[in-house]
Amino acid sequence: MSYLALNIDMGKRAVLIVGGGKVAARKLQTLREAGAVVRVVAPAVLPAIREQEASGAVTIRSGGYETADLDGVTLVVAATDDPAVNRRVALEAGERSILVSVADQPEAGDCHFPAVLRRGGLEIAVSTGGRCPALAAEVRDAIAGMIGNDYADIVEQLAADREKLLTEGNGTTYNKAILRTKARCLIAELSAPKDIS
Ligand SMILES: C[C@@]1(CC(=O)O)c2cc3[nH]c(cc4nc(cc5[nH]c(cc(n2)[C@H]1CCC(=O)O)[C@@](C)(CC(=O)O)[C@@H]5CCC(=O)O)C(CC(=O)O)=C4CCC(=O)O)c(CCC(=O)O)c3CC(=O)O
Ligand SMILES: NC(=O)C1=CN([C@@H]2O[C@H](COP(=O)(O)OP(=O)(O)OC[C@H]3O[C@@H](n4cnc5c(N)ncnc54)[C@H](O)[C@@H]3O)[C@@H](O)[C@H]2O)C=CC1
Repeated sequence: MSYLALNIDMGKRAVLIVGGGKVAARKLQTLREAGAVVRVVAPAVLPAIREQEASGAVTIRSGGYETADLDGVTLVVAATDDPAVNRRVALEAGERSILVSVADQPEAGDCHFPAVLRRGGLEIAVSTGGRCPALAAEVRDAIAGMIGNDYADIVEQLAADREKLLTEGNGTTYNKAILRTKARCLIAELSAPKDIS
């Protein structure tokens, strides 16, 4: 079985993070970048998390996980250092059809976080399906050396071209040929040796 790679608009959706340590802080960062409204519940929370309460996009409840913390959430991340608590979160989320990602027992959950590279509107997500997250991060970093910031400009340029083509009402076959060719040329230009004379 392979996982579904799907980009979800999390804007305004409620997400619960159970735990307030290093892993929770990393997932919080990712979720906030995606616009999610995040609740954190933990007896002890790192300052890096606490500081974000002022933004209004993060609320924190100090204390141990309770079932009612799941009320109204779309996704829950179980990231405590207590495997029994993480298992309970996974079980109770599953019973309520809430998506759950479990930091220490990925197989107990139903989704996980890839390593992500962004260049403006371009996003590259790398996953090993939980087999070796360190490899996912290394592959992402290797790709970062090949895909520079110029790609952000390419996205903007091609998006503008595409908008024009769509407005003109050209057919999909025509648009595909134009845009694929132009994308290929712009990529080739980036990798062509620069004339420095
Ligand atoms: C299944 C998954 C669930 C999830 O968390 O979503 C998961 C699970 C686990 N990670 C563990 C450990 C480490 N995780 C990292 C790093 C990252 N982990 C991420 C994702 C995922 N980690 C999901 C699968 C993604 C995939 O496979 O593609 C990344 C890509 C994205 C992110 O976290 O946002 C992020 C890159 C950070 C970046 O951007 O640089 C490193 C390396 C490092 O920190 O440099 C280590 C130490 C080395 C090692 O152990 O491999 C452990 C063992 C814990 C223990 O030892 O107790 C488990 C539990 C288990 O495997 O059972
Ligand atoms: N998925 C991933 O990317 C990674 C996962 N891990 C695993 O993630 C887990 C957490 O790691 P760290 O953040 O480094 O741990 P940590 O020790 O920094 O933080 C643990 C947090 O869990 C909280 N907690 C404990 N009991 C709780 C309860 N009943 N309810 C709510 N919160 C509770 C603590 O107060 C603390 O904030 C560990 O099991 C670790 O093995 C570790 C590295 C990477």
